[in-house]
Amino acid sequence: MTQTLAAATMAAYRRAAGCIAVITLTNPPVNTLSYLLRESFYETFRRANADAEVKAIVICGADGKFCGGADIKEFAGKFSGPSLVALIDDVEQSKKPVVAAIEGMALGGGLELALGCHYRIAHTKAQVGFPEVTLGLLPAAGGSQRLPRLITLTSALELITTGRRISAPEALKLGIVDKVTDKNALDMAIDFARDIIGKPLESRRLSLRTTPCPPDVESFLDEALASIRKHSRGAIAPLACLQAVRASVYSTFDEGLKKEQELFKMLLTSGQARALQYSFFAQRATKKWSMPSGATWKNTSARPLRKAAVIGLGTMGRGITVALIKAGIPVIAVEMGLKQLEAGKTVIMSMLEKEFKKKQLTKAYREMAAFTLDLAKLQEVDLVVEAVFENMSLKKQIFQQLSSLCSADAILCTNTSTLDIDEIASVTTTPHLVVGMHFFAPAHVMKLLEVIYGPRTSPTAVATAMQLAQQMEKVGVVVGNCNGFVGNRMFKLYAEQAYFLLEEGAIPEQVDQVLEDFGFPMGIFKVSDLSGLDIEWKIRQEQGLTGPKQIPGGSFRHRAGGRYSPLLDILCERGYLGQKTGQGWYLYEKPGGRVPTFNLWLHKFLEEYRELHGIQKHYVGQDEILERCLYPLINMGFHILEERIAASPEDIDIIYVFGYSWPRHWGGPMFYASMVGLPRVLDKLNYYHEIHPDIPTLEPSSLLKKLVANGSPPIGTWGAFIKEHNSKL
Ligand SMILES: CCCCCCCCCCCCC[C@H](O)CC(=O)SCCNC(=O)CCNC(=O)[C@H](O)C(C)(C)COP(=O)(O)OP(=O)(O)OC[C@H]1O[C@@H](n2cnc3c(N)ncnc32)[C@H](O)[C@@H]1OP(=O)(O)O
Repeated sequence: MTQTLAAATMAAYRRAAGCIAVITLTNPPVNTLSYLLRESFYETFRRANADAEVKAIVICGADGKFCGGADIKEFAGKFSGPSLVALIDDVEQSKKPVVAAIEGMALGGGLELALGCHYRIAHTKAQVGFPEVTLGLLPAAGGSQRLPRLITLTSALELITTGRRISAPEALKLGIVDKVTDKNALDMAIDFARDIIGKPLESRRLSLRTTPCPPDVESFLDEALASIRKHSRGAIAPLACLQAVRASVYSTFDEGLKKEQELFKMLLTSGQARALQYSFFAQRATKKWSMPSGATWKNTSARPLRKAAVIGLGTMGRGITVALIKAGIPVIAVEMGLKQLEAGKTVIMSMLEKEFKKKQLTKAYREMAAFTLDLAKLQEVDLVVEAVFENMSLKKQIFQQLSSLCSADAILCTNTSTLDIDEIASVTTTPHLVVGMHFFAPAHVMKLLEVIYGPRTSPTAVATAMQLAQQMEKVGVVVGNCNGFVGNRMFKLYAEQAYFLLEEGAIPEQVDQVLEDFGFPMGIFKVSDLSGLDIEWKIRQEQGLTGPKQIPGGSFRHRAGGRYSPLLDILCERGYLGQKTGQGWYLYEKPGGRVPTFNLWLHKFLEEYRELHGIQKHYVGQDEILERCLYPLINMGFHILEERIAASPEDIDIIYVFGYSWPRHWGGPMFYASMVGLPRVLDKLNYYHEIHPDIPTLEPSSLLKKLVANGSPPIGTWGAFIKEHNSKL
């Protein structure tokens, strides 16, 4: 294995046009600058430099990909082998012109290597960027020092602090690359290299330049700092990136490099970098799905999708239609009444128009939507996404119809956030082709898609849904069937604790502030106001939870076997539904207003409510808010792993990062638990459960207890414990 890898990984050397040395970075799949590649590059570059017949050098990447940067996996170990900083310095100092031929991508260390070259030629479709900040790092092979010396400070700062990847044409405009071609970039680079033999190189060595600055650079940098602080949601890497760029302004190149290294070391050892790198690999791991039956992404093929249908053109159906069309799949959009059909059509066409402008899609995209009331048209499609209200009997009625109308091998998907997939499948003649697809609103924007299999769902249906997720540029995560699946089942506990905290003495502002300080873009009460309190109210109604009379054996504050907070129901009954009515947990300037302000009525009401129900108010501190909101959610994550509803902690974490705005620099709830320490999570759950025995969800899960009893193993090894745990169930 090592031998095969070693053979595949190298900086291959060849000669072109007589006097040009071509060095091809070869390390599949994305030519990362791993230890082996750096070693090989060091030798090969020396050879090219030493060969008197070689007059210029071209560096390219194998398989149409220049370089994906440093090998992220190496960041977890010791650094050894030739340093990338020194290799790039060798390239820049070379007396022979060095040209980078960029195809595919030049990212991170890959772009740093290209910046060390004297010229850069890129293919039109290539992408360049410094994504290090998204991994909790900064460009640390001279990138933070060379880029600001090459382009404007504003652009360099933006690219380095956000990690935004740009196309070759944009890179040309900014001055990062010298030429762009839609032909073969390597051929062009070889020709170009031949033409510049013997020309002076001094001005092409970026380390010799000074950073061009705007007139009032100090206030420019201060403003940049304030803006980063405001938007980074507690992430430290963007601030370190700014400090490094700042050094490029005020220090010599060598001093700047030293600063860059210092900051890199600080970041590399931070929990945030670990979390972000974990998240990078976790996202890719979700593609490698598996089902308890043994079916996996490897042994299952997806069906080709030529045409799809969407049933129900409400908010979700509209977004799903647009997402499908953006993915290049023609859609038959179906409604039951003419009025709804026309309304849906108008909005969808205008959404497509916007997408068309934004993404410069071709006109054909707008012609890919057909609108009909005629269900017979469903015969033509390979896949249907039903997106009607979250109501079981309505969904069953539709699936019964689908069963007789669609072709026998059509994949039947239901867009649901909570309902039982198997019950829906039970009314069809093809339950193996029924699969859940939980889209997040707005469906054409949000990246997450929970793909839910029921006990009878076939691996083919899952594979097809996952392929569709990829086609729509979404992150698909395969999960099992249970109420709320993974995301909402956990979220319910987060929300529930927030309501309990209000009952016990907290106020919405306080809870939201703690959650926003943690890194959520919005606290739970602001989110609730934004989406509308009635969404949760309807779910509660569906579950028969609202109104004390409906609860046999229950009381006002105790339902379904545990403590229940009716606060949300009371607000809804009074018509306080959030932003849309101008009042919810906060007050808004008008119905539809967006700026939350202090809701005096709610505060008075909470006081009266506590008095009425004899609730002893207590001081709720920041730690309690965070622990009470997050730990029960995490605890439910352990239950979900135990039950094999999620195949791995990585899957849960990706659902939370992409669907619920969990701050990426905290990895996701399960990774966060491992960072905080499982014993601490367990102790705190025990502590709160002891104080609140009427909240059963505070009782620690047996998997959590087991992991702690086994010395809290690293998250990557939990799988073994879960397997063992399940085999003893
Ligand atoms: C403690 C004191 C130490 C002091 C030492 C000081 C030394 C300083 C030296 C530091 C030098 C730093 C250099 C540099 O600044 C840092 C970096 O370069 S960080 C890396 C930057 N690059 C990226 O972030 C790119 C990440 N990759 C991608 O965005 C995409 O993978 C892609 C390249 C656009 C390709 O996309 P796709 O085609 O869709 O393919 P996948 O994403 O599915 O990837 C395929 C496969 O490859 C794996 N992979 C991709 N990139 C990397 C990588 N950079 N490192 C490792 N592995 C990578 C990916 O995981 C997939 O693997 P699979 O799932 O198939 O197993």
